[in-house]
Parts: sequence; C-alpha cells; structure tokens
Amino acid sequence: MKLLRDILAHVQALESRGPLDVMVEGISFDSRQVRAGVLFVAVQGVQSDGHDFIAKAVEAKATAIVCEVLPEQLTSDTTYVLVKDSAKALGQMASVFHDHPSEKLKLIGVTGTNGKTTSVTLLHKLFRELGYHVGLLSTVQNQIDETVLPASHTTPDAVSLNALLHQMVKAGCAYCFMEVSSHAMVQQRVAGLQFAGGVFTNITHDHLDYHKTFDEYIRAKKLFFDGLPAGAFALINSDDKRGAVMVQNTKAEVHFYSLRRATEFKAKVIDNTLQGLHLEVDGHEIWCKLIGLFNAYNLLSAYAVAVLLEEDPVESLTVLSSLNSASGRFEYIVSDTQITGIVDYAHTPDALENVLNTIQQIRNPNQQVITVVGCGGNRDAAKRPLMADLACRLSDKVVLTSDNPRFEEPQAILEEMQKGVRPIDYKKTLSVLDRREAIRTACMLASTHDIILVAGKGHETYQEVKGVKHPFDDKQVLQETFQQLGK
Ligand SMILES: CC(=O)N[C@H]1[C@@H](OP(=O)(O)OP(=O)(O)OC[C@H]2O[C@@H](n3ccc(=O)[nH]c3=O)[C@H](O)[C@@H]2O)O[C@H](CO)[C@@H](O)[C@@H]1O[C@H](C)C(=O)N[C@@H](C)C(=O)N[C@H](CCC(=O)O)C(=O)O
Ligand SMILES: Nc1ncnc2c1ncn2[C@@H]1O[C@H](COP(=O)(O)OP(=O)(O)OP(=O)(O)O)[C@@H](O)[C@H]1O
Ligand SMILES: N[C@H](CCC[C@H](N)C(=O)O)C(=O)O
Ligand SMILES: [Mg+2]
Repeated sequence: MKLLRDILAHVQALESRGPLDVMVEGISFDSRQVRAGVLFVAVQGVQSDGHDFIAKAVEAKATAIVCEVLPEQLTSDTTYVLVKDSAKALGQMASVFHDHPSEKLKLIGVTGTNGKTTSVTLLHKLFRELGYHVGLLSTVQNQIDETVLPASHTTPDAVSLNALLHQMVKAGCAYCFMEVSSHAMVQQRVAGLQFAGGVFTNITHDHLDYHKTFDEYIRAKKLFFDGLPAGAFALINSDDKRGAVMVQNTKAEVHFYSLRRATEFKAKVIDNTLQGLHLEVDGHEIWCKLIGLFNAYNLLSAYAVAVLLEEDPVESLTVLSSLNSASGRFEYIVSDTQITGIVDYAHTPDALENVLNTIQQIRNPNQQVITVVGCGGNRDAAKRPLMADLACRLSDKVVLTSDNPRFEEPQAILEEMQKGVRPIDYKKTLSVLDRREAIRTACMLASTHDIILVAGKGHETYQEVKGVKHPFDDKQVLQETFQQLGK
C-alpha cells in the first residue's frame, strides 16, 4: 500500500483532479483486474485503447485513473491524473510501488534478435555456480535461484516485472539477468528500471509485422542503450554491423566482443562438433558442451559480462565450459538406429540459417539432413518464404508444416512459405499441415545416421490455435515417433 502522491513522485503529471493523499493497494493496466483500491492506468494498445475502459475501471471502484486524455465525465470519488505517456508512467509507478527493486540488485538486460534466452540462461547458471543468489527473466521461464516461475512473455509487463524483481530482492538476489525484447522497448515495459549493464547480441530480420520497417526495429533496440545510465556497461557484438549504431548515444561505458576482430573480449573457434565447441577465449583454451558457432558468441558474451562484473576470468570460463544449453536450444536425441533428432527454437531466417550451417559443418557427407519447419501466425509474414528457402538450400529434404497458427489459417501460412521454394527444390519439399504428422514423415524418410532438425518451437510445450494452447512438445513427439516406428 502506498500514497498516490508518493507513487507519482517520478511521474511528470500534466494535471490532476481529485485528492492525491489516497491509498493505492495495487496498480493495473487492465480494467478486468481492477477492484477497490486499485490505480488503473489507461494504455494505448495494438488491439484496443485502455482509455475506452476507464468507465469500467471506475465502475469497479478504482481509486485513481492515470491517462493521456481525461474522460468527458469525471466522478467525484475518483482521482484523475493526466500524463503525456501512460506506458512510461506505468513503469515508473510500478517501480516506486515495489520500492525500486532494480536499484537493490544488479540488473543486466540482454537484447538482440537471437541469443537472448541462451545468454541470460548461461549467465544465471554461471552466477549461481559462482555462489550468488540470482534472478532470471526469460522466454522459457522466470527463476529465483532454482525456483521456477512461469513466463508468458520474453519481457514481462511493467507491473509483473517490478513484482518479480521485488521477490528477487526479498530472496537476497545480488543479480538479475533478463531479456529485453523490442516489443518491451516500444511498449516501455522497462521504463523506470535501473540497469547495471546491457548486452547486444545481433539484429536480423524479425517482427516487421509489429515494427513495420527494419530501421524502426533497429531504433527499438537502440532505445535500450540510449536509456542506460552513466556507470552502467554496454557490451556490444562488434561482428554485427549494427553494433556501433546501438551505442551511438549511450551514456554507458562501451565494451566490445568479437570472434573476428581484435576487441577487448575475443574468442576463436578451434573446433565445432556434435560433442561441443573447442574455443580459445582471451588466450585460454576451453571445451564447452554447447554446439554451433552462434553459441561461441553467447559463451563469449557471458564470459565478458562476468569479467565486467569483476568475476575471476579463469573461474568463469571453467564454469561456462560445464554448462548445458537452455531448453529447446540445439537439444538432440539419438535414436536406436542412430538417427540424430535436433530440436531448436530457430524461428527467424538468421537463426535457421545458423543452425543449418552448424549442422552442415558437423555432418559427414553420407548423412542426409531433413528439416521440419513452420512459421507462427500473427507474426512477421515476410520471414515465411525466406525460412522455407533457407531450409531447402541447407537440407536434403524439407517438410514444411505448422508452427503456432494463432488466429491465422495454417494452410494460408504454409502457402506463403511454399512461395519461397525455388522450382529446383520442389522435388525435395513436402508440405504436411499437421506438425505431428510432419515429424512422423521426417522420421519415415530418415535412415541410419541421418539428421532431423525440428525447428521453430524449441522449449514450447503447446501449439497455439485460435487462442487455445494444445499440448505439443517437439522433443516428446520426436522421441515417441522414433519408438513407434522402431527407428
Ligand atoms: C503486440 C503486443 O506486444 N501486445 C501486447 C500488448 O497488448 P495490446 O497492445 O494488444 O493490448 P490491447 O489488447 O490493445 O489493450 C490495450 C490496453 O487496454 C487494456 N484493456 C483491454 C481490454 C479490456 O477489457 N480492458 C482493458 O483495460 C489492456 O490491458 C491494455 O493495457 O500489451 C499486453 C499487456 O502488456 C501484452 O500482453 C501483449 O502481448 C501479446 C499477448 C503478445 O503476444 N506479445 C508478443 C508479440 C510479445 O510481446 N513478444 C515479445 C517477444 C518477441 C521476441 O523478441 O521474440 C515479448 O517480450 O514477449
Ligand atoms: N548468438 C546467436 N546468434 C544467432 N543465432 C542464435 C544465437 N543464439 C541462438 N541462436 C539461434 O536462435 C534461436 C533462438 O535462440 P534464443 O532463444 O537464445 O534467442 P532469443 O533472442 O531469446 O529469441 P526470442 O526473441 O524468441 O526470445 C536458437 O534456437 C538458435 O537457433
Ligand atoms: N517470441 C517469439 C517466439 C516465436 C516462436 C514461434 N514458435 C512462433 O510461434 O512464431 C514471438 O512471440 O514472436
Ligand atoms: Mg528469448
């Protein structure tokens, strides 16, 4: 419980109507969650405008309303506060409401198209092994030490986010490693947070359904670095050509990592096999369990963060070399007849290309590569033909299928993917709408020693169709199918 006046301490209010010395028991941006004592914040959304629900919030006895436009009719027992940017105010108020939790631990944010979950998961495990209490906010799950809390977004909304950070502080966490998505930046989910550091992994084609242009997508990621305070660090992948742009206007201290250039933090891949990576990092040789060149970047950036947070370099590398990948990131099983089944969350053209290139590097010429891939509905449609084309170019056979169709027609998504297949690849491409059947088809096509990649859903344990999440787990389906077929 806090006084409205105190909650507004960091908010630039343009105008207020009604008493400010009223008690607030909770903050909500959803009128359906409002009850007596709650402060309702009206946020402009994609589907609807929170301002249209102010009357509902008042009906539910909201103590106060924070909004960008005052309603025409004001009720006398509600306080109204007018602000320029409700989403930003929401973050600032949620932070005060939970006693500024981000200032009581070291909060490190990771942004970029690919590698966020892998990086924050590595960092969480590393800092646990180094003896700290640590929080994690990721696509797969949130965590306080080993306690797992479910995650519905890559970056939670501002209210949930501050509540989670508050719980981490109460549990004695010294660090929290979190993913910062581009949606979160545009929607100001991290407004009001104090970051001790930020990491940029890479930026490639994704989410243009939401950001519209690649420049806007870059701008969204850059906003994160623009907002870092002096005293924080910004750790940048200098092998990505947008790396330098990210830190053009940052106040943070800039550091670079690279596999290609002589930078402050550098690594060299000595060997890349299905058993793992053999790396040289800052002059030290290590063998890691993670597979694929792209994971050399994730390992290097995790190492660099540890050094920037003043951990011992050699001890950090020793721990990193013992860590496994995050769930659904290049996880593999080998069937009784020696078929390798890989499940990977590659759901962007770049990720798919990286994963398939890695498979091409570690396969031998007698092994066929069979890829099962689909694209999500209500997401960037431009990536559909690109992903189908990449799958064909880098595989011997391809089974195009459904991912999470959400509210789109699965057949229509599949047809958009098919448009990317070059005529020369028609012969090697099949389309099987049902994902379970598609995985079965790939298993039937596979012979001893072949490699099956099931891409796009990684750790997800559901398939989302028209608002309903049906149980579906690529790893489980793959395993069951091998057994059913006696493969
Ligand atoms: C496109 C997008 O990001 N949408 C997010 C956004 O919803 P929205 O803008 O559609 O909200 P809306 O339905 O238009 O409603 C506007 C406002 O009215 C309020 N409202 C609405 C109805 C009502 O009856 N009463 C009411 O008060 C809503 O609570 C909201 O505040 O704000 C919601 C509340 O924070 C989010 O849950 C929702 O995430 C949706 C579910 C989503 O799927 N988001 C994905 C795309 C996403 O955010 N992904 C990124 C990761 C991407 C990546 O890098 O891979 C993530 O960080 O998870
Ligand atoms: N550093 C990297 N560079 C390029 N591709 C990567 C990198 N790390 C992982 N990948 C590929 O991208 C996929 C997604 O990785 P990860 O889940 O770590 O990324 P993410 O940024 O968290 O994705 P999301 O935006 O969905 O949360 C992996 O399954 C792998 O195929
Ligand atoms: N965080 C990403 C995940 C995509 C995963 C893929 N399986 C899909 O459903 O498109 C998103 O929400 O766009
Ligand atoms: Mg993620």
